[in-house]
This record gives sequence, C-alpha cells and structure tokens, in this order.
Amino acid sequence: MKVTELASAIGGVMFLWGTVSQFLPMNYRYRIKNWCSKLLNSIFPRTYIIFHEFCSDGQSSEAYTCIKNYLGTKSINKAQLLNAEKTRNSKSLEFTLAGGDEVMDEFHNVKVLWVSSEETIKNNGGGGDGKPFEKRKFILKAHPRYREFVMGDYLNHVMKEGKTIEYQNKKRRLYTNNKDQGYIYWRPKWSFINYHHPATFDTLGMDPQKKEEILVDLESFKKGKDYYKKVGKAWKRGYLLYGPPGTGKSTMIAAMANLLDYDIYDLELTSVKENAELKQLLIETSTKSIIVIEDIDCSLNLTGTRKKNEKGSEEKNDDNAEKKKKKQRETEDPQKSKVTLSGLLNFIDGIWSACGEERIIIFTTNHVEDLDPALIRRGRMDMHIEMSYCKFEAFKILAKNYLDIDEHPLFGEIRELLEENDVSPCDVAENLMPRGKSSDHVESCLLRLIESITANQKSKEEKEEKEEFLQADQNAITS
Ligand SMILES: Nc1ncnc2c1ncn2[C@@H]1O[C@H](COP(=O)(O)OP(=O)(O)OP(=O)(O)O)[C@@H](O)[C@H]1O
Ligand SMILES: [Mg+2]
Repeated sequence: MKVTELASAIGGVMFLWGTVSQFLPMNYRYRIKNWCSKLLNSIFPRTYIIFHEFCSDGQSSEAYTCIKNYLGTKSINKAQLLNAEKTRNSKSLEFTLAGGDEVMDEFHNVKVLWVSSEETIKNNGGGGDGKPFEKRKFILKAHPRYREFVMGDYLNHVMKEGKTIEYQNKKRRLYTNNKDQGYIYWRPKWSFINYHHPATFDTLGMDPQKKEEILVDLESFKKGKDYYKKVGKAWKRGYLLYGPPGTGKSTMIAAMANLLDYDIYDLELTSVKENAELKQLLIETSTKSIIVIEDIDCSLNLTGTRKKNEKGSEEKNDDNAEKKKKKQRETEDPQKSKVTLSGLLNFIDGIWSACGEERIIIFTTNHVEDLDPALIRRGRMDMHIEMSYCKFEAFKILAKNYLDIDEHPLFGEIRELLEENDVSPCDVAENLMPRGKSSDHVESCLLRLIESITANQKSKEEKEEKEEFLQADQNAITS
C-alpha cells in the first residue's frame, strides 16, 4: 500500500470515528479509545510521562501549571477543544487545552503529543464534602528514541515558557499572612488581592542621586541570576528603609514592585505564632516577590536587651508610641507571638531562605537606632536607604508631579524654608494637591505650602522659647 493510500485510509477511519463516536455513550467511547491507543502503542512504541495536577503531598503542581500555560498558547491554532476563562487575577482571556483533547508539539525537529485528561472521581465518603471531583493530568507521549532529549531539553523549554506566560498574563498581587488557625489545616497561609499602586520612581520625591543609586542596584539585582550563581550566593537582596513618618518608605516599596513587576508579601509579624510558622510562610512565597515587614522596631520584642530599652526609655515621638502600642495590643494573648530574633535572622538568611530565588526582603522603620545590629548588618540588609525630609531637589519632583511646573517665582522662598525646616514629603504633597476651583491653583498651592511651613516654624519657635523659659525658671528655683 502506498503512503497516500494509507493516509487516506487513516483519514477515512478518523472521519468514521468522529461521526460514529457522537452516538456512542461516553463509557464506550472511552473504552474504544483505550483499545485503539493500546493497539497503536504496540505498533508504534511510545514513552509516556504523566503530570498530575496535584503532587503526592497535596500541593498543586508547578509543572502542571507551566504545561497548562504552555499548551494554552500552542493549542489556540491547533486543538479542537479549548477552555477559555478570565480569572480576577489575569489580564486577558486565558485559553487551555480542554480535557480529552490533544495537541502536537515540535521542538528541534522532535515531535511529541500532549494529551489532556480529565476524570471525574466519585467521592464515596472518603472525607471532605463527599462531592465528586475532577482529577486532571497531562500525558506527554514521545518516541522512546527521544526519551532523553524530551526529559531534558524539551521539558526545560516547556517549564521556562510556561513560567514566562504566567508572568505576562498575571496581575500583580499583594499578599498578607493569615492568622494561624491550627484546626483549619487547609487554610492557605497567605491571602491576596490584586495590587495596583500608581507610585513609580518618577513620582517619588527624593534626592535624584540617591534615587539613581537605588535604581541601578535594583536593575542589577534583577539581571543578576548568573552573577549570584557564580559567587555562590542565594539570589535575594535586603533593603532597610528608615526615616521619619511620611517620608515615602511605603511609597518606595510600591515603586520597587512596579519597577520590578514583583508581587508583595506584607508580613504582619505579630500574627505569626512561632518561628516554625515563619519558616512555613517563607516557603509559601513565590519567586519574583518582595517580602515586607513594616515598622520592624514595633513588631516584636525581639531581644532581652530591647525589652529593657523599651521600658527604660521615653518613646521617641507620639506617632511611633502609638504604632508600638497598637502592635503590642495585637501580640497580647491568647495567641502571643513567640517569634524570636534568631527566628527572624534565619528567615532572612538561614538555610531555608535560599529555597526560592529572585526575592527581596524589605524592613521599614522610623527608628533605625532601635534595631538590633545583627538584624540589619550588611549581607542581611544589603542596602540601607534613608528616606529623609523634603529638600529642594525632592520638592521640584513633587511640584512637577502635582502641579506640572519646573519653575516658579515662589521657588526661591520655598527653597529657603525647606533648608531651615524639617518638612516631610507627605506634608509637601498634601499642600500641593489642588483644592476647590481656584483658577490660579499653582500659585495658591505654593502659597499654602509656604503658609503651612511658616506656621509650623512659628509654633516650633514658640515651643522652644517656652521650654527655655521653664528651664531657666527651674534653674533659678534650684540655685
Ligand atoms: N518621597 C515621597 N515622594 C512622593 N510622595 C510621597 C513621598 N513621601 C510621602 N509621600 C506621600 O505621602 C503619603 C504617605 O507616605 P508613605 O506612606 O510612603 O510614608 P512612610 O514613610 O511609609 O510613613 P510611615 O513611617 O508613617 O509608615 C504617600 O501616600 C505619598 O503620597
Ligand atoms: Mg509606611
């Protein structure tokens, strides 16, 4: 028989099968398909690799997700049956190969066949809610001659492509850790919402030179996979952001996430019961993410020394005192956190911390001097970034951003006031926000800023004068 005759005979059988199978009950169809594939396999030998949706430990399989993404793009033009969905977390419609369908793929002239399989399993009182559930898997079929190539180069290619597609289609997420509730064992450790924050490095008001240094550092981190591998370091980096309230620490984190296109894991330490839980949380973070612990100085009584300091010293300012009180209330019984400094140090750079890659850890604090030096030493917190009060260069960025101006006759006066006074970028930004319908809103915003700084300056001077007077009075009484 000639090749053309064989092809037309196969075509005829396929057509016949396509027509007849529609009238057959599902289980017959399945059995016949099974016999045929066994028969074909004895004539044309195949290597099968099965990828289940869930791993043996019950966790969802990363390999399955990668294949699903990869085949989604391959199937659009080839498969007959596609699933289409748009989850809250995806940017556009996602296509996947539907259960029961198959698609051919070719890589370096080697052909493989992917089959998507979906089986409904009856759940006869085996736990859970008793409802039947779908068991999904992908089966990869290839000629045994290419076994090694398929298991090596080809599958590496599929995993890599699948991951890239996932990141392209995924919206950024903001995660927060759930309070541990031991009795609900399947509860995820992190909850998330989609994350859109408009902050970028362009809109961040800070010293341009410092900004540039941070940008260069972040870019080289992102591109540093080979470098980190070469020097034998885990691919992660720590940033300590410190400075007074309202100087842009949280805004900087948002700008970093936007720049790198990473997810944010906002870790609330006071909800973590013990070091072991901290480890679990770390394991369940994904790559390409920023793990943030805000106000680290207020989060826990991390060392005995620090406890003593807290009791013995006055609080530095009202704002921080309030933050500390709030966090302390949260750590009170019944679920008192037993996370220790060594647990936290292990979290940052212990053996477990290297279980993922491309991760950034950020601590923020208003009082860097209160932190244990071990926590912030270089290597743990690689870059210490001071977010400071607003000086003229930073003001110019905010003025451009909020009012779209590069120059104004009032700039000279504002420059002097900013040099003489500690004004947070938050206060500057607040005054630069146009209010009402004033036609000349640029001038009125700048005047409002001048007025606000001058008023604060005056009340500060009055306070100092009063303190001086009281001190002199006290001295006179004692002498
Ligand atoms: N450097 C800055 N550049 C641009 N906007 C800023 C800057 N700093 C503060 N802001 C504005 O002020 C608001 C508060 O800033 P942010 O929350 O980032 O301060 P923070 O340093 O994290 O303060 P805290 O120490 O109280 O947490 C932001 O929403 C932002 O609009
Ligand atoms: Mg903040």
